[in-house]
Amino acid sequence: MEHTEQYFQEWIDEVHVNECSVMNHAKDFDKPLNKAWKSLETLFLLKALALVDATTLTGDDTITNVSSLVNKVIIFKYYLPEFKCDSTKTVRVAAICVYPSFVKEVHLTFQLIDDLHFIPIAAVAAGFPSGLYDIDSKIKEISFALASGATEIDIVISRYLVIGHRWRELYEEIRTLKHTCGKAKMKTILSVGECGSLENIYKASLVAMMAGSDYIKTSTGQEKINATFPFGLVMCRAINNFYIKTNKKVGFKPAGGIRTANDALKWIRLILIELGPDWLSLFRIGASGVLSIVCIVKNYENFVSVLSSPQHLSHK
Ligand SMILES: O=C[C@H](O)COP(=O)(O)O
Repeated sequence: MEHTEQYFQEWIDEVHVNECSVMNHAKDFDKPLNKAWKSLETLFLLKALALVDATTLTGDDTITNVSSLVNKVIIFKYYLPEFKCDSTKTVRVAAICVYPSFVKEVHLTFQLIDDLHFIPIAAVAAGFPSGLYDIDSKIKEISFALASGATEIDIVISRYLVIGHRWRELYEEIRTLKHTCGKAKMKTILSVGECGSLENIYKASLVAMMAGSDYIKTSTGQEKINATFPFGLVMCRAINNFYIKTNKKVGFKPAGGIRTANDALKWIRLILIELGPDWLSLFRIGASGVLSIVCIVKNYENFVSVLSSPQHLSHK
């Protein structure tokens, strides 16, 4: 961290983003997947499913719909091993992501089921989705989520610090929250649709990484603009820059509006091109509700027969 302290301002000051160039380059990532991808789609689709943080984060969440999400995670665990491509391997989502109030319930359910107790439980915190709460409140919220059984925390930042270029204060805020998270993985949501410019997004990404974030995440899913390829490209470039400077690999989580298999695979393609295959172990896809995950699977022919067989329909 001393390294970061020494170079903090220098690293921020040297950032210059050419918006036109980013917008042009980002178009490439929205292009249809080519034949090489099609031939590997089953493999990548299974990978995509295993990268999803299955999420429900709406104001009308109840124990019932959170339990329903948990049950869908269980279903995936039990029918995916039946895929002909590998009859023994279990494929599960990367984590389940809920509001702090529901962590205890999910934790208790997972404890009762042998194969599920190792699935990470992520809680959004720090005043999700606006981030407009004082630091003491944010600390309490994280502590409550951890005490309830959360093993990962998705914090949101105070966007006014980014818009006002108050980088040092942003750093201190994230550092404090990282300290509160202890050993739990911390994903820092930048809410990029509210950061004002691509340059701000790059700088906020750097600050979040300098402050110790394990992942940087695009959005809460509740901003007007959420995960887009220009935002993703800038964040990946910042991650790569940070790696070159510090030798530390920070993860990336696009979230917000990712609904289909194609969406998920295009984000995987961006990671492979911009950061390389090693980064897939540090990559998550935030998708709300199980419907998004079902869409990811359902969009592909190979999977439709599995999903539409009567024994699987009875689970839905
Ligand atoms: O953290 C994940 C986001 O809430 C997911 O956004 P979404 O609801 O658009 O899938």
